Amino acid sequence: MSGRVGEVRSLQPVFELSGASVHFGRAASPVRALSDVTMTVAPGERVALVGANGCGKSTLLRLLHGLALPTSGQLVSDPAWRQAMLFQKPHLMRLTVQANIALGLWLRGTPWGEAKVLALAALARVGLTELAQRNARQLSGGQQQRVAMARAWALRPQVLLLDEPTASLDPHAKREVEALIEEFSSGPDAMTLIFASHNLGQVKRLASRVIYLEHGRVLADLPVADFFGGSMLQQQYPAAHLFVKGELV
Ligand SMILES: Nc1ncnc2c1ncn2[C@@H]1O[C@H](COP(=O)(O)OP(=O)(O)OP(=O)(O)O)[C@@H](O)[C@H]1O
Repeated sequence: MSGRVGEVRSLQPVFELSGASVHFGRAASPVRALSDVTMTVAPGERVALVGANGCGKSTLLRLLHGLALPTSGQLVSDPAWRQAMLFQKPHLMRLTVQANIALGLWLRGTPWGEAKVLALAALARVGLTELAQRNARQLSGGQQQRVAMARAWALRPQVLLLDEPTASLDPHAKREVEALIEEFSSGPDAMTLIFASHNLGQVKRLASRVIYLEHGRVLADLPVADFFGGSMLQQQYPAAHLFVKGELV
């Protein structure tokens, strides 16, 4: 995995954040969701964001996706990279599954007839062709998340941002969604992956790099093997080590 990351390091970064902060609320007493975050994401990386509730993972993803603006500092991202974001709870409309996927394409300029055909191809990609005419809101949580994956895939993003994509799913549905994430971020057309997760097993399975946040700050940014390697984390990043130990008990 590290070889793959190494190979693409020479390419232009997908994201470059320098000294980025995001504050909410009144200037006099702001909520500091992110403080002075500097990081670069290279194409092909699979970055996991971990840390306790409220440490800033969602805000960081939203910032990278243009859903939040930096209060200070800078985000540089090449608009040529197409990106899509998935949330813990998929936002599907009260329409057929096929129409939900087609709508995403239509909103980006694809004619409706073509969008419906492409939607079927996307459904086939996630193994849900038989659900095309069902009302999307009546599906199980796992099926809805796979429909959301199909909707994202249909846009052919090179960058996929995921905010706790399996947190509300049962173990079986979790495995199915994880398998899709794994497929989307592997092979010659691998998407660059940035995902927030509280599931450290999932982080080990999917990530090449782990960023540990605490109170909006990046406290550790390591290759996955070093993050879970034990002694290095314990000695150099004690807060992250305590977090990992706490999550694994
Ligand atoms: N729109 C907002 N307005 C005000 N405060 C916000 C807003 N969004 C996030 N925050 C605050 O910013 C901090 C970081 O929140 P964020 O959702 O990014 O954390 P998180 O690590 O994703 O948490 P969780 O693991 O619970 O999802 C929290 O204190 C949160 O209350």
